[in-house]
Amino acid sequence: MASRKSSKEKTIGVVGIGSFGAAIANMLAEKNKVMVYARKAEVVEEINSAHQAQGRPLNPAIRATQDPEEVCEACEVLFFMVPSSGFQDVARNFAPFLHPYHLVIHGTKGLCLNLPQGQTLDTVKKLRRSQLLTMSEVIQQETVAVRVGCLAGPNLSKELSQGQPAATVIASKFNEVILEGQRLLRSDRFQVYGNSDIIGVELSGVLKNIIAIAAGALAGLGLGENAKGLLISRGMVEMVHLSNALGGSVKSVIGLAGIGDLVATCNSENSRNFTVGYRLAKGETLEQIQADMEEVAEGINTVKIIKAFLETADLRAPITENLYRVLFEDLEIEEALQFLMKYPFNVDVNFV
Ligand SMILES: NC(=O)C1=CN([C@@H]2O[C@H](COP(=O)(O)OP(=O)(O)OC[C@H]3O[C@@H](n4cnc5c(N)ncnc54)[C@H](O)[C@@H]3O)[C@@H](O)[C@H]2O)C=CC1
Ligand SMILES: O=C(CO)COP(=O)(O)O
Repeated sequence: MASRKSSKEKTIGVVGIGSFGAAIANMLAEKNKVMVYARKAEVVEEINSAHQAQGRPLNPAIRATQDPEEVCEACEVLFFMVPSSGFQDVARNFAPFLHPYHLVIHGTKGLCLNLPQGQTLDTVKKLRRSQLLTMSEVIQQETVAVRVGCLAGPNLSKELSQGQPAATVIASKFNEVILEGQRLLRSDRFQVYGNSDIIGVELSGVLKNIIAIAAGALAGLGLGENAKGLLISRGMVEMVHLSNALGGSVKSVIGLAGIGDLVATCNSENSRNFTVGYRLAKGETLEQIQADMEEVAEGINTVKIIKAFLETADLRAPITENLYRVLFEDLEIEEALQFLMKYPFNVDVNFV
């Protein structure tokens, strides 16, 4: 499909300017003009006048607007960087202004529900695959955008903002999306790999959040590196089986977006998901933790969604199932750990 503007004129859109959106907007602004969409007038004003978003410094060349039409008119390439909880609303707001020539890449590591109006996870309790959506599926369901991609990998936003070296995966069925993502983001501090298995890459980023919560809990209990190694390897096996059941390939889970991100988030106090597990193990309740966490920990909702999917799938996912009971049914973390230690996992690797 022919591009409407020469690359010199291109402005890149960033939709959502939280911690990851800000890090990516700054990286894009090194080589391109960037226009940010923020829903709140005060955030737009803060970006345009103080060159920061909720206190996070932004490249002074980045401009912001509250108008989705202006972003879609100015930008052919859009990076959607909002949490899954707001993703369907954002896609619907942008839908009237998106055209098949737009290229949309998202960085969201969560899932949405595809239920008839009026139904919720609490009412249905069980989910079939068709009732849950990755973000690329949301974009395709809500808009006419065709060339869709995702960005996933070990990308803790704090480290990216500090300019530390990192790498990511751009996944898409369309090679041109991968090439454009690489062209826009690649630098001497940021390597960008390509992958055509978009569902597998999205699911890798989504599912590792579950294991990151569990890793935080082990750290909070004061357990050592042997226990962490056990969790990460069993977590990876669980991710492989879940991803496979949901339509992703094994290869993506054992790549940068899977094992790479799993290692980064299971070891970092900068991970919100890790922090949730850590604080739970230190005795706080989920309600207390959520009440004072300003940023999203996608893994909490993902555990709920995957637990409901397990009700219809012929599959066991013991880490997810036990974490669900810890988060939502008052199972003590120590009891969950005992259960896992006694679980009859007797084959080390059963997926290759
Ligand atoms: N922070 C990180 O290190 C990384 C985050 N991610 C993923 O990126 C996504 C976003 O995460 P963060 O930026 O960290 O979250 P955040 O909580 O820091 O920011 C989310 C941003 O989205 C905006 N937003 C929420 N609902 C919106 C709506 N309906 N319309 C417009 N804007 C809306 C919020 O105002 C906020 O600016 C999550 O799915 C997360 O898993 C992925 C890789 C790294
Ligand atoms: O996905 C991330 C880094 O790759 C960020 O993880 P958290 O959402 O747990 O902070």
